[in-house]
Amino acid sequence: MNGFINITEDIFYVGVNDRETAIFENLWPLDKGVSYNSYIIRDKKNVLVDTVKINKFSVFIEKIRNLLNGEDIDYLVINHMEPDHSGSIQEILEEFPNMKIIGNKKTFEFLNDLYGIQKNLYEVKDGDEIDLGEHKLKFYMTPMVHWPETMMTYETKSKILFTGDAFGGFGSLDGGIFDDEVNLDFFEDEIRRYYSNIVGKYSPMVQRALKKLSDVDIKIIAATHGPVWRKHPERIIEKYDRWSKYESEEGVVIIYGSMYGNTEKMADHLARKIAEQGIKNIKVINASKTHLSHIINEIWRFKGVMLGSCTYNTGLFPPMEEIVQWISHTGLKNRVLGIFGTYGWSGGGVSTIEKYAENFKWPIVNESVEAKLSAKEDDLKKLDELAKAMADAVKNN
Ligand SMILES: Cc1cc2nc3c(=O)[nH]c(=O)nc-3n(C[C@H](O)[C@H](O)[C@H](O)COP(=O)(O)O)c2cc1C
Repeated sequence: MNGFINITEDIFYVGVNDRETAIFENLWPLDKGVSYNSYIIRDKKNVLVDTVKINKFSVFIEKIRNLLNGEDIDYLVINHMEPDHSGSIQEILEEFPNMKIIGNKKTFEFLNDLYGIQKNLYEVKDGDEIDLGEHKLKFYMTPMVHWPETMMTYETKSKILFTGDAFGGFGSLDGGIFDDEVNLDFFEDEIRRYYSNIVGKYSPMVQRALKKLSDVDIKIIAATHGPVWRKHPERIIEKYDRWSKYESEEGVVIIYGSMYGNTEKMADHLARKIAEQGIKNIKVINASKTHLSHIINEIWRFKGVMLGSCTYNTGLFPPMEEIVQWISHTGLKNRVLGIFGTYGWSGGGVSTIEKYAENFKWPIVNESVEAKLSAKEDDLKKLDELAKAMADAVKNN
């Protein structure tokens, strides 16, 4: 995907793929890469919407040069200042020194803090409009989706909403860039992973932004990562609405930490018993081998969450500690919880999960099951009850 791509007759995709960076924000695995999306509107005034991470600048600028064929860029719109989008601003400014930078007050504060740029600024406020000739841009402030300066830009002729990171996801754009050209199952999963890992903590602000945009006639959603939604923009808006309302699918994710397999056996027993109750979506995840990023994605997806840990040095098995801390921090609501685990002498695994769970404020479906070293007949009976209670709780979703 080397050239620019038409979105409309005069609006173009000039984004790039990054298949080199292994972990996004030095935190989240990029198993299938990521795209940094950027767009150009050609009119009496040419506009560039967002830039790309600096490691891909040479590919980016080649596309822009090919498209503009010597013409200038008059405006750069910065919807979001995170360096995977703002990283090329200085270099773009060197190439187009007359360009004015459009952003809000907070954008310019960050622009100065990160790059020392103080000139050529064009400040916009909520609802402001700029005429480009045939096209008009309207700006919507959407603070804390997921940084304080985040805003969205609506182009009124083609009714495109440039949304910044909102509605974006992991995964490079391998040929297809539009929702009707790509495998949507893959991208929806990666968009949920992006949402739950990065944006989810700010769900109330996402809800506020969605309400603000509810009267806007949106034909195309163009985010800074992932596909451009031209066929069914309503589909991704609906998903975002559900995720940010903490809605879930019927299903259970069972996450366990186990050194010698006894806690794992309890997880498998629970999974079988839940399946016998007719629940089809069940995922059993080994916390030691699965990155937190993917675990968060499953927790955001399913109604039922079961956490199991062996006891390790009087407390939780370390990979489980990371998970319960994350749940405490994120504010995710409307889940139901089950707890299980093992111990050898004084215990500490199950009781530590229970302590964290006080912060989650999720209903606990039945009493925790804690087995001494390995689950025996009595423990298995208790696990059966726990499984039944969990299945019942997720069925009433
Ligand atoms: C390194 C290590 C530390 C442990 N620390 C404790 C502990 O502090 N308190 C306790 O009750 N059991 C402790 N245990 C016992 C385990 O919790 C117990 O063996 C449990 O059955 C392990 O479950 P698993 O087979 O799922 O790994 C420890 C075991 C190991 C190997």
